[in-house]
Amino acid sequence: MEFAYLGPRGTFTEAALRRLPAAKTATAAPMSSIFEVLDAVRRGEVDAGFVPIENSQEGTVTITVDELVGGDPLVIVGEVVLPVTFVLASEKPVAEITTVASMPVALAQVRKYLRRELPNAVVHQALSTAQAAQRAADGEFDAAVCPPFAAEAVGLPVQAFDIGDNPNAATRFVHVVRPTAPPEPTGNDITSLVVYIDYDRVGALLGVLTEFAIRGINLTRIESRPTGEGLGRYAFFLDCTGHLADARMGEALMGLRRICDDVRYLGSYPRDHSDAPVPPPAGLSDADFADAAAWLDRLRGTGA
Ligand SMILES: O=C(O)C(=O)Cc1ccccc1
Repeated sequence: MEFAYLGPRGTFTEAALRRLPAAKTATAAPMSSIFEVLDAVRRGEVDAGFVPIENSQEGTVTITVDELVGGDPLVIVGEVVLPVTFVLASEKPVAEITTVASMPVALAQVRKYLRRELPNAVVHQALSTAQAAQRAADGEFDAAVCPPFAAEAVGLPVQAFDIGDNPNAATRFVHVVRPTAPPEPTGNDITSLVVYIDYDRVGALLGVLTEFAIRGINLTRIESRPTGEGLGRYAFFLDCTGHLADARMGEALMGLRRICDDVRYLGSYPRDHSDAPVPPPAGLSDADFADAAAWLDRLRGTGA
């Protein structure tokens, strides 16, 4: 089993991949961008890919979501949530730094630090934090914003530790593969979907949300992404609790299929979250659904 991941060595993605049970015995191939990781999976060059999708400070990693929303279908079969801390790595003391580089997702999480400590530094974008560290070590930039282990990997001294604006910052990473059946339900799963609705129909989005609400399915994330067809043309990326194999999820998906222009299933996978699932509201538990189905069978004379 070979995993492509956002490299080079020393990225947060690599650290998160080490926590993914499915990657325990896998070989890991670093790629230089998220796009290359997903492309390698699509082309069958590797079995699986591992990329960041969302962080607690800035929200969506748009390249990942846009690749999943469009392009040849891929599905998510696993996730890892990793707490992240950033350092400023440089040969120079902070007062002498005039250029600093990192991945946009990382730069967004140290905005206050950069404004306060390096207000005049020119900020450059890199494809990953570890790539920024490598380029800083090569002398292309004075400094990199990166994980402590990326600085260590390229031998750059750390000038400031814990420079993130939010001490509770965490990033979510996903394990993606070419379309396949989902892993078995665990009782604490997420299902990801993209729905395409009629932009000009009043209440179209409410209709989507209703399909979940009436079945006691909790949404953990909803994100609109442009379809590229023009202003105001958006698809909705949804994460909801539950598994494709659950009766209520099946019914919600059938409901969406009936009312949406298109629905793209992006996978059901175990949630990497220590909290127990949100309990369903009164009348919407599994037992309530089973009781209602049995009642209907009795009415129809088809039940026991
Ligand atoms: O560039 C990295 O190290 C990554 O793995 C992407 C990333 C960047 C910032 C926070 C979390 C993940």
